[in-house]
Amino acid sequence: MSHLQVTDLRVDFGGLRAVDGLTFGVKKGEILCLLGPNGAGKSTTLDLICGKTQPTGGSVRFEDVEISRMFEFERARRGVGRKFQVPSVYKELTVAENLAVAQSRKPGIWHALTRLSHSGRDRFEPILEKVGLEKRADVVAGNLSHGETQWLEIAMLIAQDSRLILMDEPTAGMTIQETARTAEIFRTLSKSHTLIVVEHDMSFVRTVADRIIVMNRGALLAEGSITEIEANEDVKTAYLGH
Ligand SMILES: Nc1ncnc2c1ncn2[C@@H]1O[C@H](COP(=O)(O)OP(=O)(O)OP(=O)(O)O)[C@@H](O)[C@H]1O
Repeated sequence: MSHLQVTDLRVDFGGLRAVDGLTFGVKKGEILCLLGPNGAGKSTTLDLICGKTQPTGGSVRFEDVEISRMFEFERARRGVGRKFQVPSVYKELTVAENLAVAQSRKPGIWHALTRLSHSGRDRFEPILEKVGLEKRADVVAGNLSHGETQWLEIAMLIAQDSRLILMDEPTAGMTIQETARTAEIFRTLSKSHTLIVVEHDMSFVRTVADRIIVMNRGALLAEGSITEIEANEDVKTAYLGH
């Protein structure tokens, strides 16, 4: 059974159908990479899954519940997490404090911080290990490197119990070393989480993807392994713009 099932998903922006009858499933623990030329509808697809954009039609089922008409915050509470390109960490707070804020179900960051006793901090150890930040718990987030900031944001999604994590170009702006480390983190993460990743860096996609979906003009163009996708004539044509 699919962890997430998207069926005949559509959205119109005025006269433009940005996503057009998209159907695909993602299994639990799978890393699905979403590829396609500029304007193909990849980011909009993530928006439709997390609820940032409401669909014109079609279905999104997560853990066997229809979520496509829910608000974004309701989907987040149900375990759909979205990492945006611009990180939303609190720069003045430490790594551990950021996780406390993310984990807190009550509104307001001060409530979360007053509960952050030293022993309370230990509960974040397994999460920080997942993203390789276990030695950085007390570092102020503003002092983290670009890569570490991205990993902290992933840790925050884990802390708020996201089980499906959607990411838009997670390696953008990273060094080669940070990109390689991110690939390792994703492989570890996929033991417990399902990932959908929009990414242009093909060597990264080759390292992490269990399966690939290629979109073109809002629709699904091809689906398969990296070898299948690279040999696909329709994909080559779409990228060359013929
Ligand atoms: N809120 C919006 N209102 C109107 N048009 C939009 C909106 N969001 C996206 N679009 C349009 O929908 C189409 C798909 O955009 P989208 O950003 O999903 O593509 P993409 O595949 O992520 O492209 P890129 O690789 O360049 O980020 C584009 O033509 C874009 O201009």
